[in-house]
Amino acid sequence: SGDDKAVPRNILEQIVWDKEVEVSQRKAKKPLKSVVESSEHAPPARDFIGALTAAHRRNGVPALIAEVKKASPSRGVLRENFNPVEIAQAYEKNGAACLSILTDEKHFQGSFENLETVRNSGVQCPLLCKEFVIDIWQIYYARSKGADAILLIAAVLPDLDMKYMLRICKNLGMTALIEVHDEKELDRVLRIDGVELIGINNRSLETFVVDTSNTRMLMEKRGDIIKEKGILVVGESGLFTPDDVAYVHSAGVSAVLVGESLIKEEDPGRAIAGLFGKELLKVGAL
Ligand SMILES: O=C(O)c1ccccc1NCC(=O)[C@H](O)[C@H](O)COP(=O)(O)O
Repeated sequence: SGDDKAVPRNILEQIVWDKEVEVSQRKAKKPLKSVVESSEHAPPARDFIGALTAAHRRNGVPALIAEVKKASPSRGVLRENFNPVEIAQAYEKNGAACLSILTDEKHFQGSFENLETVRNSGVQCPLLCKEFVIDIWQIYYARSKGADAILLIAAVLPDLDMKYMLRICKNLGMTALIEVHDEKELDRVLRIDGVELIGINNRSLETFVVDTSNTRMLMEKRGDIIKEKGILVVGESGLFTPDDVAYVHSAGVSAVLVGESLIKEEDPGRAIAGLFGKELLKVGAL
């Protein structure tokens, strides 16, 4: 045909292709053996699921995983004046149970330095490394920078990789948040042993379409088996109002992952009470 240059079919494919290049460059600088060693010297991982369960019980609304995200492919720059530590501290002070730190540089303007500085800033909330994982190297690297949990995306990883990565997370004491978007992905994940935390993304990572009824629809179909297995569910993306939060809560989620609606506000910490319609109690509160 003459034109045989490969072109990504969608943004997720673009991100994954870019990630292949990035990870191979990082591995050349710091081989797996060395990053495994660094992960062994990190302070122990904190209990991500325990923090979510306690916050859900404490507040009677889904536990908040507040996302520290400067930019995204669908929305561009969300916040010009971006200080990850200030934002993380404000989220914690206002009742976030856990934090999600974007580490992808190219598409989200995040970094592993952000993860590390938040971890070293005195913030106590468990931290999710929000990364596009394609290689076990990234899991050890995240742990070495202080991550307590890591995202594994079903649309990116075949079952065999998912199972292997889950075992590595367990060995490191980390939680894996397994993200699905549709019924096919959810069914694949529900067949894997040892899954404890599933995120239902309301955003298609291929088309960017956000629809909160996705969480409800998947919970209606598979809520029983999810409950039977004792899996905790996180509702992800597109949550802007107390009604949105109540809607996914009634669908059966115990936690929500929220980025845009908080980070775009002048005062992201105070925006939490606006999102839930009430102030959230912090860890240690009665
Ligand atoms: O947000 C994007 O544009 C995006 C594009 C491609 C892959 C992932 C993407 N976002 C990751 C997320 O799912 C969200 O950051 C997260 O769920 C929070 O969503 P929101 O509250 O809508 O910012």
